[in-house]
Amino acid sequence: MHKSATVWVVDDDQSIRWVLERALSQAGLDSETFSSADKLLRRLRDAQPDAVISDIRMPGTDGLALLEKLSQSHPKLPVIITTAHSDLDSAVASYQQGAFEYLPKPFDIDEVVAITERALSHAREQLPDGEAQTLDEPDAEIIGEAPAMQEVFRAIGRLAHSNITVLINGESGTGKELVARALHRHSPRAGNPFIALNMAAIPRDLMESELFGHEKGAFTGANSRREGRFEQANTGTLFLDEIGDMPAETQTRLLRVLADGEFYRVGGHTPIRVDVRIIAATHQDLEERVARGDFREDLFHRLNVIRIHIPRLSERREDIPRLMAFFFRKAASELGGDAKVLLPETERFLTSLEWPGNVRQLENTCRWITVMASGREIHLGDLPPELGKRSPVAAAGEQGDWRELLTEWARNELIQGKQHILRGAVPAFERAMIEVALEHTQGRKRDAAELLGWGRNTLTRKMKELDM
Ligand SMILES: Nc1ncnc2c1ncn2[C@@H]1O[C@H](COP(=O)(O)OP(=O)(O)OP(=O)(O)O)[C@@H](O)[C@H]1O
Repeated sequence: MHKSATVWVVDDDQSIRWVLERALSQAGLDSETFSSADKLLRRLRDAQPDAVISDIRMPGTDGLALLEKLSQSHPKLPVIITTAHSDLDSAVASYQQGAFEYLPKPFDIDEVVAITERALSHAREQLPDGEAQTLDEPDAEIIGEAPAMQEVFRAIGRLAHSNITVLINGESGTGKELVARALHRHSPRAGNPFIALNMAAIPRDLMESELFGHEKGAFTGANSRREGRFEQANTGTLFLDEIGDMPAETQTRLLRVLADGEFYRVGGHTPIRVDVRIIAATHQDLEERVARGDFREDLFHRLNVIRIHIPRLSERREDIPRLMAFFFRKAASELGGDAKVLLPETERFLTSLEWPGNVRQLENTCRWITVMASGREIHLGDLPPELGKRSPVAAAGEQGDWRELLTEWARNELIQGKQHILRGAVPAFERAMIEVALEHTQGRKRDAAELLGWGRNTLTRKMKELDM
């Protein structure tokens, strides 16, 4: 179908040019490659491609500047941006300047080809160029190089021109509010209010007045008229956190407001019209709550237009070192002093933990360390005791070499002033080996002894000693 289509690839990395050229040619597409955007721009004087795939960081004109130029001179030409240094800003900037797609590296070659084909067939009906939004406020930084976070950035970028309702899912402390703020800041409502409200934090009987306001005398204690959050958020965004905790009556009212765009203050008789974008968030499984009858299905469908899932921190461990460095800088600037630095083994240990409280727990830990640790460099022994107690060996399967973790464990024990540490470690080691061997042989001792390299009697004796 696009046999005659030509794709131009610009990347200062020769191996990427080569890989893309090959993949495009296998897909039956012609390509030309350029090592810089300036070379591509020169070539543009006497030829024209059907699509462009461009890196962002390159010597000379960078990918975003190229994108801007192309979107002025060739508004219909689809441009796919790829980058190894992806962050929220470049994702948003790419989409705002009209990129067809934004792909963080390393990318999947088949995906690039599929997207290029899609770009070619969409070329004629490309999205109108939305006026690029000037954002005067810098972004509260969202750190995330993990693939799952890159998905989140892409979603924010893609939604940057819309006012659509978004439902954010993710465990507590994963950064749902931060993402909601970013959605607002990159929306057409950026200059208008962003109002955040946590349903779980408001007493049930005050919820309606909090959301919709009340008239003077509407109930005992209502001494004056009060605007609700909906009115405060007019023309802007209302972020409803922990929406799953909203009581049934309030759900019904909210649904009506979303359908009609108007409501009454508690005790009021004049309808109030508002224009509010809703972003809702929850850590709960709303489908399940709907199935159990705890959440209105019609409200769920109204909120669940676009869904963004934020992964738990343990699903993006690669981001932990950067997040911690960021929180140390932040804590240092709030509390004074130099930003703390983690020794490599401390960093490895912290990266291997589960972090049930997600990014919030990580941030609190950094603050704790900033206050409590005396030196600038952070040793294992400087960590909050409740973290130190967790065995890094437990994470050996997914993180690094167990010997390294064992070394760290031992060091940590000594730092904490423990003695005779082999007394606990050796039996624990033997027990683990025996358990695994027995598991492997479905409980057959003779075979397990063989696997371990012991005689059968030794195994029996050890098991008795270890009380197994
Ligand atoms: N990717 C990130 N980069 C930098 N800071 C982050 C990131 N994610 C979360 N944070 C910080 O962690 C803290 C918790 O984030 P946030 O309040 O957005 O979480 P939440 O999911 O809304 O939590 P809850 O559901 O408990 O309200 C905030 O201080 C936020 O700034």
